[in-house]
Amino acid sequence: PPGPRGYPVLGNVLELRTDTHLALTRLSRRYGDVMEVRIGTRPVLVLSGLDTIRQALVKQGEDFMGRPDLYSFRFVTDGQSLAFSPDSREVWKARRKLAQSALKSFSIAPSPTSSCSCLLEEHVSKEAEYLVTKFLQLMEEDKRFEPYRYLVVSVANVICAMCFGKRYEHEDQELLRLVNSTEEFTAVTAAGNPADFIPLLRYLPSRSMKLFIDFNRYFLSFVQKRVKEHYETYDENNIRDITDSLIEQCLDKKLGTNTATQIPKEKIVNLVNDLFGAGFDTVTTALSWSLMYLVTNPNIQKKIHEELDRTIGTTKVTVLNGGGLAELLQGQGGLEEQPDSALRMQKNLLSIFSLPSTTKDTVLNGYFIPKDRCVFVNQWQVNHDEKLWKDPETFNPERFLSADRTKVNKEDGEKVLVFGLGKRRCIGENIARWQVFLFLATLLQQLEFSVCEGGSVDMTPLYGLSLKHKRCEHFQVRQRFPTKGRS
Ligand code: HEM
Repeated sequence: PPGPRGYPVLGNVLELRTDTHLALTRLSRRYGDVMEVRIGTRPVLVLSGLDTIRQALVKQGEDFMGRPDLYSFRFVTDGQSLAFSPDSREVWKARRKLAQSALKSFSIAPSPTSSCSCLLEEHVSKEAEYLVTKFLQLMEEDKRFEPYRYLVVSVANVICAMCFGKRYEHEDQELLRLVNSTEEFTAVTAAGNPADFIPLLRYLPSRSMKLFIDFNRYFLSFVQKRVKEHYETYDENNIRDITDSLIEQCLDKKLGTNTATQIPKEKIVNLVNDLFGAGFDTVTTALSWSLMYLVTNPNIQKKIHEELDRTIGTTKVTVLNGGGLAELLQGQGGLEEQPDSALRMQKNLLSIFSLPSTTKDTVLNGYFIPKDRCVFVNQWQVNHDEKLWKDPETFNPERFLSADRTKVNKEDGEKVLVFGLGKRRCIGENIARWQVFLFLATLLQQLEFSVCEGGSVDMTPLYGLSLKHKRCEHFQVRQRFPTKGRS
């Protein structure tokens, strides 16, 4: 494939060093949807354009279902991660299936409380109500607040409840240390981290790499502790959460006699680590961006309030009520399709690349691609492609609605790339969608968000595995109606 000439040892690293997604988008305009760059001495295939990406990840999915063996990935879950390890064969397949089924059971299972229709709804409702109370309390005390630090604990609590059957206090130091250092993780695992491609850099002292390794160790030890507690209290007649369900699978050897697909005891912790790790930073980032968009676009917030008032009113937000909302949520294709949530406003500020590798020699759009080629799939480019989107930079949630505003424009939703595509597509997609919907709908039903006088909001995305924003200390809320008496 064509691509820019680079320097002998550095390759194209200098031009890709910052805001890699933007640099690659610019280059793809010149070299096309299938392009090759070099980072250090390593060639990297860069895919852009929705059709080309669909061709590779869906139509030729088997060829593009690997993961590159990157240096930084070796430190995630002790190199045994479902998401980051280079394995794409039987063991990965069996574990992915297991993780998917455990996630599903502990989100759609009926809730023991009659007021919620499923476990996920119960966990999110509890946390969202907590946030409403907390934000109002912060307003009384300080007249302003920074929402991210509360959102992240609440979202982490949802996945903790599913994985460990446990909710943490918002002041819990162990959890706070974990959720507040994810920046180190996303910075190093971002596409184009030079230490992944230039071996010499691994031997030079690097503060970010050290923080990254420490973070992964701490994360794993946090999960290990919970898994150990579960083994000690495990009761086959009372499967409490995802960890128990994975222990059950492991003890029963339900996966058959093929040893490749059996899950050894010590690997349970890796699977839980993956689900827990993937499950809170992404969703928090989505929610947090949504609030940023809402305060900078009060007219859109007003429309969402009106829609919520018309459809849900003051009744409790659930996965079933919502009148037209729930109906519209069925069969959605992209996050933005949730007409009631602010998510449709974002065009992939969340995950900018997916990072597969080729599993065999293959041909894409007429170009030969060898086995084990590291691939950057530029999701950001698709979500900002002028050929696909009118005014791609404009924040316009209504672009995802049909002309009469009663239905979701499914075709446009399917053009959004957020969760990857094909064999490696995110396994938490449905859970993430529902979480974001339930959190936002509950918050917006009761609160109006704004920025305090003289306060500012910096929407500049910070490059990493997902694009984050600088935290904003100037949030305010106003209660829309008293919660007492809500049916
Ligand atoms: C808004 C939230 C989320 C976003 C934007 C997101 C995005 C992604 C992306 C882009 C991938 C890589 C796909 C590829 O390589 O083609 C991925 C993989 C993955 N996600 Fe998510 N995700 C989200 C939430 C979640 C949640 C809630 C969970 C689980 C609780 C989860 C679990 C995973 C796992 C385990 C993988 C690895 C799959 C594999 O390699 O086989 N994600 N996600």
